Amino acid sequence: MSVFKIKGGKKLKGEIVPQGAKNEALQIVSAVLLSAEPITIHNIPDIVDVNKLIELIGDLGCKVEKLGTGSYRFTSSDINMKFLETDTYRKKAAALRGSVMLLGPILARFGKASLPKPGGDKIGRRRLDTHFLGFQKLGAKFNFDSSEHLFHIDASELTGCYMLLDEASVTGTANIVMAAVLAKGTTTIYNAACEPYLQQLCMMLNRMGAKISGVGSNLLTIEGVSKLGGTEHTMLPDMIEIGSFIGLAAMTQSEITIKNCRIDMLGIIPDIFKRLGIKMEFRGDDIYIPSQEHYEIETFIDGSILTVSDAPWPGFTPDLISIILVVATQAKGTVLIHQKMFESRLFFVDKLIDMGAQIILCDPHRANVIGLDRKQKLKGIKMSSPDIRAGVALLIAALSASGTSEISNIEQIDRGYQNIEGRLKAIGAEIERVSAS
Ligand SMILES: CC(=O)N[C@H]1[C@@H](OP(=O)(O)OP(=O)(O)OC[C@H]2O[C@@H](n3ccc(=O)[nH]c3=O)[C@H](O)[C@@H]2O)O[C@H](CO)[C@@H](O)[C@@H]1O
Ligand SMILES: C=C(OP(=O)(O)O)C(=O)O
Repeated sequence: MSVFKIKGGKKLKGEIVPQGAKNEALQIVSAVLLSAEPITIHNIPDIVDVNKLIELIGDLGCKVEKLGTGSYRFTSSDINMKFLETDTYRKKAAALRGSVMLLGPILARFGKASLPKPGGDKIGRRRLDTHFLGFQKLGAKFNFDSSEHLFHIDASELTGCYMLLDEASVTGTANIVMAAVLAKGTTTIYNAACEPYLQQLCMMLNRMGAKISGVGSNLLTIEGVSKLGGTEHTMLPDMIEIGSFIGLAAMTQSEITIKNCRIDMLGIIPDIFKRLGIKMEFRGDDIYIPSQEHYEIETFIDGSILTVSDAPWPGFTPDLISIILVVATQAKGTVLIHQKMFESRLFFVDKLIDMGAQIILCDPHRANVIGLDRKQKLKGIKMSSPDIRAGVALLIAALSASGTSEISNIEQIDRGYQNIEGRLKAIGAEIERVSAS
């Protein structure tokens, strides 16, 4: 167990390169099980969640060859389905939410699968109904063995159909798409999630020979094919990291250039940060954020208090709500933060309040932030990271605060941010990883 020790209050300066996207990587790495041919993937982030998934598919018999930093070749010609019956599989799959996306490809290719209740962030109830209802519509039968906490699914023949998803679930859509590409006939998914992660997945599957149309919309049509081939794919930069770095720059009054952002794929993210008054310039594909003493939260056009809320893509991603919240603590003005999707993702604000932030937690979903406009600095404290994004929000708060902070449970941060302390040190941050005493 390690903690981050952070001496705050320093302005940072320099360039930072975002890693490959975590949530895309989890889909793409699962999808390599769909073909027996080699698939080469680049820009895979070196983070705990993705490495665990790579290990898991390796255990399943996929040949995993590391070609260089972030590049791997996967060949799934010899999959050992017996591994699904082992304790090792149950333990490893349960530790990782992304493991749920192994189901779609395994069902599509091998007709049956099982899965323990998967892990991931404890940010509220996270049901998997969309995944299972989708598989069921395609003809799979499943049951949940409550004594073993195992889902068993049987899908000897998946057949395409029309389905209207009960919610635009990101991993649910990915799973159903991966099951449908090898199903008999045509599948139409309405209310499909359409995050860039999914667009990338569908484009990769099409390059492998799948026939998916409607990519980028909430209506996907998938004509099943009998077999998929190999391909090469490069992960997008992680849009959540990019948003985190924009927030970091603003909070710490730093001049930072975020390199190679694929701005065309960031959707509404830059605009939401701009609404908090944060200035940025697009320089080619880089985002330049100047050092800013003050930033002022806009109001709505009628003068009423701004609300920032999450929504399925192309709405604002829930994974950046915690970052927006922390950045608002030093803005001029007031904003209502509304985390609609998750029930327990705002509780970390008590730590920000301890640091001196002015926040009223109205209920588990809504927090009112009254910006300090730098009249007062946050002060460093000891705290624990409850989930991946709150962890980074606290890290940003600590870097801006006076004095020293300690953040424990940083395994949460490591799930999704590659060598974060190394990259922050390179732009001047005083942060150390030390063993917990
Ligand atoms: C590995 C991965 O890719 N994780 C992401 C994925 O998780 P994941 O795919 O698990 O999340 P879902 O898209 O299924 O949604 C999460 C929860 O939000 C609720 N919900 C969802 C859709 C909706 O229209 N309305 C609604 O209320 C659901 O109750 C659900 O339990 O998408 C989430 C939502 O963008 C992100 O926070 C996670 O980082
Ligand atoms: C909630 C997240 O991850 P996971 O779905 O893996 O828990 C996240 O990436 O913010």
